[in-house]
Amino acid sequence: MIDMKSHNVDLDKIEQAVGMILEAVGEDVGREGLQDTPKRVAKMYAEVFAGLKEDPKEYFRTVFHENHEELVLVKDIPFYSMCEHHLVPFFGKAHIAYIPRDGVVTGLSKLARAVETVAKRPQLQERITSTIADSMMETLNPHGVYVMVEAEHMCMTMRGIKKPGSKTVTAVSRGILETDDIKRSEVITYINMD
Ligand SMILES: Nc1nc2c(ncn2[C@@H]2O[C@H](COP(=O)(O)OP(=O)(O)OP(=O)(O)O)[C@@H](O)[C@H]2O)c(=O)[nH]1
Ligand SMILES: [Zn+2]
Repeated sequence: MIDMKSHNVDLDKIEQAVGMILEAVGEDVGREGLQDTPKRVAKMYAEVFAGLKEDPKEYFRTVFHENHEELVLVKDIPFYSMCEHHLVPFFGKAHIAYIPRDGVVTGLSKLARAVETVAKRPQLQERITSTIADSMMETLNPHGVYVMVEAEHMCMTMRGIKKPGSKTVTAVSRGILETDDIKRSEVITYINMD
């Protein structure tokens, strides 16, 4: 359940705007099926953009101390986002790996929560990838981070160039996972394993 007030979304303004778009495309905004559409779309935007006022770094304040300075990988984290150029969805999976330092590990679910927060904004896939990696580097101070995101962009499938099935992969490495090729390939091997 989302608290619409907490992130200051102006539902009335979205509602008006959606009514205007429907009018502009030649729809009869008074017809039965469309009567509540502007209101519904406003609620939907509040939900899909709920991450705008959240800071993914907050999640990484939950830490535990465990003597593990080896790889941690959470893979196949599903996400849905909205492309900032066309405001249509792009969606796929994120894979997040890090190597803790000084025994500082975060809760596994926090990695998935960070993906949610960052995805629920008008976005670029590249920015989702780097924001997650940089938030982890800043808060957990790990030896290294590797984030890979794979997604299908509706703006490339249902419109424009129309290439359904095409996938975009973005990857960001930081720290030792940027400098140590062997460790980074190990992570990529685990990501590619079923
Ligand atoms: N780098 C990047 N580009 C994206 C992303 N999502 C959508 N795009 C691209 O943003 C670009 C916008 O290009 P424009 O030429 O300004 O817009 P357009 O005329 O609608 O472009 P077409 O999609 O080619 O029809 C397109 O090439 C999209 O494929 C993303 O996450 N990252
Ligand atoms: Zn787009």
